[in-house]
Amino acid sequence: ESNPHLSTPDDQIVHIDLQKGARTPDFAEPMRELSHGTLNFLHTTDTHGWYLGHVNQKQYSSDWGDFISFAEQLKNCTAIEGGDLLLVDTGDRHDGNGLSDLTFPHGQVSETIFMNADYDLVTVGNHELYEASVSRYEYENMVPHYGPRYISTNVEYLKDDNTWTIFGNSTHRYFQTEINGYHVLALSFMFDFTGGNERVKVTPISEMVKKQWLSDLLSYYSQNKQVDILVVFGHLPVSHQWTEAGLLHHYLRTFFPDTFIQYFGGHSHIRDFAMYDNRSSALQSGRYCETVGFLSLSDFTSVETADSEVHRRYIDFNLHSFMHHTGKNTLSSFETDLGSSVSRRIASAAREMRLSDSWGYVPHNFYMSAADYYNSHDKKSLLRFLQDKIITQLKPELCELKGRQPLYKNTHNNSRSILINSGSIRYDLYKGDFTRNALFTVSPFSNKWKVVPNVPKDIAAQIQGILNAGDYIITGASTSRKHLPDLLSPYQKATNARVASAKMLNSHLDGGIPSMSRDQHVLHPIDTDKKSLSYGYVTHDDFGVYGDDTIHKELPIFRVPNVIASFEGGANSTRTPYTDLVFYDFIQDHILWALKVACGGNVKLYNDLAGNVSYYNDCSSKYNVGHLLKKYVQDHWPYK
Ligand SMILES: Nc1ccn([C@@H]2O[C@H](COP(=O)(O)O)[C@@H](O)[C@H]2O)c(=O)n1
Repeated sequence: ESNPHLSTPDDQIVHIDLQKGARTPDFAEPMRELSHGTLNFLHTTDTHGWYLGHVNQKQYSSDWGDFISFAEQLKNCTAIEGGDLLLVDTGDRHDGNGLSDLTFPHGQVSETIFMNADYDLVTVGNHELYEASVSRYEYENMVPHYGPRYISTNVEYLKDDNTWTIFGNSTHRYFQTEINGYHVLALSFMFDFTGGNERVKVTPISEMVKKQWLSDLLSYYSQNKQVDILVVFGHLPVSHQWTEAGLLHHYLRTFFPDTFIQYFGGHSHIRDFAMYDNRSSALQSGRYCETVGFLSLSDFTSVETADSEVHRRYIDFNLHSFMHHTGKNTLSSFETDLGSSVSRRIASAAREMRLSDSWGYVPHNFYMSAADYYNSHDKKSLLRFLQDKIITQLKPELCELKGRQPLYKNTHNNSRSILINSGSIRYDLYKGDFTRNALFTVSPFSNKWKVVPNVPKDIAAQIQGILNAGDYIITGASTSRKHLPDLLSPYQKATNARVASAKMLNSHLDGGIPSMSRDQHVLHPIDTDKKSLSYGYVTHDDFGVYGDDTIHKELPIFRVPNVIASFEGGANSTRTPYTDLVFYDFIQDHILWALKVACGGNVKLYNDLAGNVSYYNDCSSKYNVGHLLKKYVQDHWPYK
């Protein structure tokens, strides 16, 4: 059903509340409905500071103020039908957007925007743990703001008095819902994250299950208290492949054999839904304010009654979805006072940070995994574009080390190969204005550049191949590589796993899509013409393929390499037979490992090369991938 008051793209009523330059969603897009239960949840995760919305993508163009209005309105709708609505967030609230990353510490402004949302359960993600300044800000501001609603079961924080405390108000929350009085016991677990700063500590789930205090706590609640539902939320993927989730579920079932367990996850940035047994389900709600997850339950409190009813929806983050699901067809009836004041607050923060300043116009979309890096003719491959046109602009320069280290000079006319981990690339580059914000959305990391000079060409030519050769490289089968950081982001790993499983299924099923879902048994209510659909999420999960609220055409997906590498100057006969190997310092250990493999038994050669590593360019705020992109846009795609 389309919205009569908002059906034209130029409708001023809509424009006033979207952020500067934001595109109006398509109010005619076909939609699947929400089905309310007696206990309902809205879930966000991995927002990474995208509270401004995606201004040049109409599908995700709502801002955080619209989300707040949506949550308030939906709470009213579910209440009218006698249902509770709980709001849950599972962490990673900065790194990846100008709004969060232009302040010190990251999140100083964006967190105050996030905090307007009335969450019932909030926890910490790994991006709250990288920098000590960010962890302190989170612990001192977000934790007291949410009080008993901010919990963590396996993350700790080192206070100024040198004592460790839980990163949150408590290890758990026990409470009753407002309308139906359900007794909820909530716990929160993060994945086994080892890259935190000195003030934080994550105890892996494999260790948590041996802790006496946790087993005492669970025994106490299971034996002495009414627990209608266990809600386990945290920065941990819900996928069956993620072994920590299975271990945790197995452990919790020893205390609560029949209680319904509802999980909410995050970290791998995907939409996902899993059933671990017939009295549990798990929802993961994407990333970057593209998705709000909705989950409803009915008949879940007693094992004796008929099967519990579980329903999930992945809601696109735009006004069409938000207004449709709350039955509103004018903006004035949809927006709440709080929602619209938060939208205004975001607009003024964005103005102050000059986030919409722009340097040129991107002519078409570039995709990370929806285009094929391995096809040199695929002009839409972001990774190939970055490899061939962007990182090649790098020049040696010293900032912090200026005067303390000689600037690297290619005196012998060596060729050059530059490598970056594709995990450092976080988002597609969309057609439209290239704004200050895009500097952070494509690649937010302030990594520096290093060089191994004078690598024999035949050795240098092997490095990318070695690093891209197989998963063993990133999962660390050899003991010396166990604690190396991943070259791929968790999202890219999930993408590659999907590509691999699709290939496997295709080989078994002769190209057919498997019919494995419960959704297959539900008659699809909307007769859709594929040609008129827009591209977007078509999620495959344990319930099938009809979980997304908006009916989209699926974008293709392609395998993402661990590293991309430029190569300049190989053919010129005046050059030396040596290559300068330049790379992000984040992947130095990988590069040295690959170099060792390429040198084979020539230990002396490896030692000589590894002994010569130095900084090539330490000006991260001028020369990271985001800034190199800006330079390219200024030179090649300026406004006419
Ligand atoms: N300085 C950094 C830090 C991280 N990365 C990449 O991000 C991945 C971590 O993903 P999260 O979703 O947990 O943030 C990591 O594996 C690296 O690939 C980076 O490139 N530079």
